[in-house]
Amino acid sequence: MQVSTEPAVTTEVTPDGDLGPGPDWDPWSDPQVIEELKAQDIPVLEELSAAQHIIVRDGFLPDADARALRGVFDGRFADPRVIRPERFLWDYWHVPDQYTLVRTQAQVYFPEDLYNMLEAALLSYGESQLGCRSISPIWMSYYVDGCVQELHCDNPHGPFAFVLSLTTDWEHREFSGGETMILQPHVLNYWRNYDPRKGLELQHLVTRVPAPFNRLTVFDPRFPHGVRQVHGTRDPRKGRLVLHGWFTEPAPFFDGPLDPADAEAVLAEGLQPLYEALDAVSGLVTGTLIARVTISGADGSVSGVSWLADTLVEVPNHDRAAAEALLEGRVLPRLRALVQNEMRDCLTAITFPTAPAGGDSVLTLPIVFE
Ligand SMILES: O=C(O)CCC(=O)C(=O)O
Ligand SMILES: [Fe+2]
Repeated sequence: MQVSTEPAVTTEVTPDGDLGPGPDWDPWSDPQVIEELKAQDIPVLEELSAAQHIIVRDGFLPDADARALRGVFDGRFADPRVIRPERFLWDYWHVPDQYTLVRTQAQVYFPEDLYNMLEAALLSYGESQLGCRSISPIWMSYYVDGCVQELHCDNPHGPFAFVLSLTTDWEHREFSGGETMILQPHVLNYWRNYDPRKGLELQHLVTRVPAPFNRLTVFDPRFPHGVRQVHGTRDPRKGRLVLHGWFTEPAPFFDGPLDPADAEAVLAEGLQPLYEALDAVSGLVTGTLIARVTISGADGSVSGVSWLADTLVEVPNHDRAAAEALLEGRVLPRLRALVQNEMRDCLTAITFPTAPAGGDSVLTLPIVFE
């Protein structure tokens, strides 16, 4: 799978190179901090996965399928003088100072076979890559001159938002704006990294994700985000066109010869120690961690744990002293690392049923912290 994130913000460095921590500074990864902790005999757990709030996957659908969807849209707008019922499926959605765009529901808009193909592709991605069993109804929206989504957070909708672009020729588009904009993590921790010597501009505060044709962008919808206002074309065929919605219902997903019902029962029991271990950090971390677990068919053992997505955030205002007491001094509240290590240790201790004839199975396991 091709997964990439936007490039990290680089810190300005003056000739003497010593401007102190920049916006990306993480105290628990700072060698000086780690030295000090070691000197005090406080163990420092390594993070096993890096926080990833944005996942971008280009060429999401087979090209012909993406073109078929786009073709329906182009066909219906081809001649503005021809009146057919399908022209009237659009809602001009205007919430003053918040949302201005033209939207419809993909299920209503597309012929059934095309809609089913689209839904199946998104569901399959959600299950195998995010451990999400379902998706919200799929919106399709176009943006012409003046269309915008101002900053907002979609907290209740599901752990991951998606945007699948059907915008053609993004590089040569006849409008400005139209990128998804997402506040950068350090902005939400602004005072922790505050540096009176440095100014910041839009590029340092907001990640802008372009929407080239057939790109799937997945992001943590709890982050303040929006769509940069489109200026330029008024022609729907030349504007920004996206399918968007949310992956929902995080739940374990088994792929392979294991019987999911048997395996789920074993998993539920096997995860009990994890829930007990993590009780102490309840309320101190929030987000979703998605593990990919490889299970040996021969003996049911866990032969690998890797991470597919990670939106785990330490709640910055938690009472660190209380957290330390709860953790009995085992580790300074480097909670992301603690959660990841507990999860790996617990998972590798589980023995699943065997599947001697069929080979290995793969479990996509989301753990949600609220
Ligand atoms: O279209 C986008 O890039 C973002 C869409 C969005 O945030 C929403 O529909 O809530
Ligand atoms: Fe949104």
